[in-house]
Amino acid sequence: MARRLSQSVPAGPLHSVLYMPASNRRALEKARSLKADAIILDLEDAVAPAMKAAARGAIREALGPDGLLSGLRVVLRINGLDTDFGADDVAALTYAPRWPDAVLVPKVSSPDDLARVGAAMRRAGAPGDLALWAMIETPAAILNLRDIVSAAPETGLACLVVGANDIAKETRMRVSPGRAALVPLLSSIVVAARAHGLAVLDAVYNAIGDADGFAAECAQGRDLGFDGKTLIHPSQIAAAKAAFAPSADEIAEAEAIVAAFALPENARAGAISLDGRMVERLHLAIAEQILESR
Ligand SMILES: CC(C)(COP(=O)(O)OP(=O)(O)OC[C@H]1O[C@@H](n2cnc3c(N)ncnc32)[C@H](O)[C@@H]1OP(=O)(O)O)[C@@H](O)C(=O)NCCC(=O)NCCSC(=O)C[C@H](O)C(=O)O
Ligand SMILES: [Mg+2]
Repeated sequence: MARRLSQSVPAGPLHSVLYMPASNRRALEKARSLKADAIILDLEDAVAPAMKAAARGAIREALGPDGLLSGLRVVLRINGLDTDFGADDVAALTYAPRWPDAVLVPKVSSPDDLARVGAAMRRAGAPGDLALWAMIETPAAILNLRDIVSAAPETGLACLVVGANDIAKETRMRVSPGRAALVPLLSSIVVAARAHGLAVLDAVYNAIGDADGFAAECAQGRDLGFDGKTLIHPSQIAAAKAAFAPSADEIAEAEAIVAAFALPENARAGAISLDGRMVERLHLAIAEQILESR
């Protein structure tokens, strides 16, 4: 029976979340040295059909106690259960030495898609509280966002991940610099996630060699409210961390707000004046979020 990931694997920010094709041994070998906040081990689009079986074997090996991914936060992206590969992906986990921290379900269209994966996982021996992450990348998912996030307590949904490549394919939207066409959808996805306390990750940036474009898109994602960005190449990790982690100034300001509300004279205050501006308890909550996201 597969065992769950050790509780000692640290939780923490999701500023930089790197996809790795499970079939790419060289990538897996580098995983521990890269210091991404989490790894998405991909069995779906980055793995050719002829390589799926070998990739499942590599996952079982990599998840072992001395495996290439031991000690890392690992999310496994399976193929959809409506494909030729999804059922075998789930079955492969039955024989894995441990469960990943979460399973990422591609091309989710409704809460039922997540419920079906959860049920299949439990039949394969997964713990009842195994977290599911959902790719939001189809027009149906956008239309059904409210239902998908509302059902999170039942389905175990913990995080939404934007799939801009599939959104572009399905909608015929053109994703240009600045992502003008995509921004309304991005905002909807962030709002849906926040309404139900879920994490939410921005889409990948395909132009690996364009560091300036990537930095601009990270800044945009941060301003839209995302927790972090999904990545396709190690060269993107540092810039994503720099964009999504709070700056030194933001940390100093947050610490000042927390310290001010901790003063005995402010114990009953709803709003105080700090450095010439009004600060309310909602700003204290924001400050605490900032300090937690370091
Ligand atoms: C895009 C790549 C195929 C490019 O690979 P490569 O040509 O090998 O790049 P480099 O030569 O620049 O690589 C330099 C070294 O870095 C390692 N490397 C590269 N990518 C990764 C990675 N993702 N993780 C770990 N290590 C990586 C190389 O092995 C080189 O190492 P070394 O030999 O020591 O020098 C490749 O980057 C890649 O496969 N990226 C991930 C692709 C992927 O997973 N795609 C699926 C997710 S994207 C998506 O579909 C999102 C969503 O669904 C949507 O719809 O939008
Ligand atoms: Mg996709």
